[in-house]
Amino acid sequence: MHKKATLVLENGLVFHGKSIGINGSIIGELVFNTAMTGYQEILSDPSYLNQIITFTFPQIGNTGINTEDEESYRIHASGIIIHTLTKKSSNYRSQHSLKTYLIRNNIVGISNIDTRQITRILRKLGSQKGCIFTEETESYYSAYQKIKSFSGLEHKNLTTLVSIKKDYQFSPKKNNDYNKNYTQHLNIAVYDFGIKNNILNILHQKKCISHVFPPESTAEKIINTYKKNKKKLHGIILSNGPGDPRPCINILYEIKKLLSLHIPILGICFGHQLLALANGAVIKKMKSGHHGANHPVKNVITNKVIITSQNHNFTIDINTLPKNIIITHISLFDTTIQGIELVNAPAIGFQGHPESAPGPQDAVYFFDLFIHKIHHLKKQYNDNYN
Ligand SMILES: NC(=O)CC[C@H](N)C(=O)O
Repeated sequence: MHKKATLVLENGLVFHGKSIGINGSIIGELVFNTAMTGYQEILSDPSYLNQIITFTFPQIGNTGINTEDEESYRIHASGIIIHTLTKKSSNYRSQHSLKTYLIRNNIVGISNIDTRQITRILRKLGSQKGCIFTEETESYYSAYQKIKSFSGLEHKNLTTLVSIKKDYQFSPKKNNDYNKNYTQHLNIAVYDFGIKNNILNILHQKKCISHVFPPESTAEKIINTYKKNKKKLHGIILSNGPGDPRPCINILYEIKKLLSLHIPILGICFGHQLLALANGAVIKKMKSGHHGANHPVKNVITNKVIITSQNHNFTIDINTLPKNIIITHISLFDTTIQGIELVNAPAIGFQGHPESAPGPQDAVYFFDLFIHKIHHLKKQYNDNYN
């Protein structure tokens, strides 16, 4: 028997449903995600820290959970709101159910909610703070007080809460041919602001050896790590991550130093926002953000449209774009900026998720554009590999 659960929103609305996770009470900022599959990758994406995810797909849990699809070591979302929890999951890769996964990760969740209504509220009013609580763990009044005292996502640097503490060289779990056949590999320094595993997997597939660094790593620390090992640093990834990029003053300082060294940079989502900020752009919070796996994005140079995976609440303010930033891609949902390129440095950024986990793989080519920039520079300087 499922226990009762209650959802209280910032606007005072109350919804009653069933508990699908642990007993308890959580607060977070509500967002809606329209992906039809991939709930495991979404829940384990560290960028969802402090957010409660409303899944618009009516039945969640169909394909169960497996260890391979984890995008990080745990669920990072605060809570989950769904319409129907599948009674029995069915997939040859499934190892356990969504309910077991939520309980193992200490997550509070609620089902039997009209997620269409929640989505309409979020679309109309913008993101809402909310509280989910089970049975008697909270009263409406105390839930409401908690919501009022929750400061939300704005003006918070959350990177250190989800990232690694010490740098390491990545080696993929599944692949034991690591590095063996790569006569011409690229050495990539990856800033971990809350990175998704698939970014590192794709870099590996593209013959990159990734050294992953915590967010507080200085440009000197990164350069010296390569110098010490007598290796050339070919490029830098600025990863995805939770929270607001604007208060990340120290990180921005280091990015500026790296840009001045003309090392190719690819900024992904949070990293794309940091890249823009480091170049004088303004970042603002969106009304209800982009969260899904079917967002059309147009390359404004070639007019080609790709279908992309998205998860962000902040965006570059198009009205205050500095002259050295070119817009390369826009969202066809709301014309917000999706892709940028710098004119004075070999750097590009993508607001969506090129690693596509979950989602269509149309945007994976951003990794190729980045690698192309590296090769272009190498040619220019007649550089050797390694
Ligand atoms: N996925 C991400 O990297 C999210 C970036 C940022 N935290 C935002 O919400 O906009």
